[in-house]
Amino acid sequence: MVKSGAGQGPVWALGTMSGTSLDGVDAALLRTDGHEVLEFGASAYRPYTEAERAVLRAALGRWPGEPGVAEAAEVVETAHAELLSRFDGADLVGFHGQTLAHDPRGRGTHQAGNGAVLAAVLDLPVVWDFRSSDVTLGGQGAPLAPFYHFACARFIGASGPLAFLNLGGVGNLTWVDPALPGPEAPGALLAFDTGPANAPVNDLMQARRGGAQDEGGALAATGRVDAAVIEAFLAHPYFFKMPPKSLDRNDFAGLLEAVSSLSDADAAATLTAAAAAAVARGAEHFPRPPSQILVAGGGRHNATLMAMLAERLGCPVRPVEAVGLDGDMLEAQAFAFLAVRVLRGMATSCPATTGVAAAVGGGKISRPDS
Ligand SMILES: Nc1ncnc2c1ncn2[C@@H]1O[C@H](COP(=O)(O)OP(=O)(O)OP(=O)(O)O)[C@@H](O)[C@H]1O
Ligand SMILES: CC(=O)N[C@H]1[C@@H]2OC[C@@H](O2)[C@@H](O)[C@@H]1O[C@H](C)C(=O)O
Repeated sequence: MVKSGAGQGPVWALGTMSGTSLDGVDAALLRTDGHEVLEFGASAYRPYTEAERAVLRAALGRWPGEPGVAEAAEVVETAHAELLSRFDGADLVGFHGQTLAHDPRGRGTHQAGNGAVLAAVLDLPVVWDFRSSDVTLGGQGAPLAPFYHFACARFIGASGPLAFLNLGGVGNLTWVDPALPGPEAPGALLAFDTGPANAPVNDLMQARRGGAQDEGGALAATGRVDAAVIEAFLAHPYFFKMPPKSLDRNDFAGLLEAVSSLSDADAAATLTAAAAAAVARGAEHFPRPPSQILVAGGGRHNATLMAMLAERLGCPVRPVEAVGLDGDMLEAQAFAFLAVRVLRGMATSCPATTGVAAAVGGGKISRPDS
């Protein structure tokens, strides 16, 4: 039966992402056989309400069973059920959930939301909990988009190395050589979180201006970067770890404190420069220079951040739209792609993407009737 998605041919997978910036849920349909990107389908976004966001914020950093976590999971499940029930034609769902805590070498990784609940509501197989088995096998459990980036590099017809940069709350970079036979081939990928991206600027705007973000990077554009803050930031031990490596949203919580004596504009400029500096530091790990860096995630709308990146990186830095991809939906599509791979017993991460001991397929599968 096509609905199980368990054959080998192409299926329509509906992927979701509820990212670290807690703004809302993205969902996108993708037609794939788990190897290739074949066609993009409809996509949609459902913002969290202020009340929902408050519930999620209150549960950040918490683990299953701790106060507020059940409420957060219910918010996540309700928002996803509402959004996903608007779609027709999906054969399966890839449900990322909302990361509340991430401590791969400690307590593990925690994405709120139960896929079994969604499977029953949507009457579809749901693949979820993508990160846990990678962590159990010694990996970082993140980033997981790199296997999809490999497929995207092939889809856009790239023949040599390029990189994908996601600028969400946290930033992550994937260096790809699409000439190699597949994502697990040694040398095909190198991926890691770069550092904080938009989260500190958002937190600053919220604290000082009562706004959610620095629209277009307008405030940062009028400020002066404090070089001493950037230097101290780059001394953080994270930048001396070899990749693969991953971050929790709050791992750089002290950064906001470091700009507390600066004016609003100088603080915004400095935090934006920190995000760019973290990416540039990350790019030093690239095995070979990429022909271009393609940027997805909300940070690509921040002109000041994009200009700072272009200045620091020695190659063109362009939004993924420049090659016909959708920078708002790339992560949701990634979890559609990974869901098909999980259902078919294919790997979703490998030593070069998460540091896992060997290529591994993560994810639980919940079926509507189980
Ligand atoms: N027009 C804009 N101007 C400035 N910044 C923007 C703009 N649009 C989005 N952003 C930034 O991008 C963020 C959202 O990015 P995105 O949706 O990619 O994050 P996420 O998926 O939640 O995070 P992650 O990828 O870390 O899980 C916003 O919180 C904001 O900081
Ligand atoms: C633990 C977790 O949820 N990490 C997210 C987060 O948001 C960006 C960055 O940090 C990345 O590591 C990851 O998400 C993307 C989608 C990934 O796994 O590729």
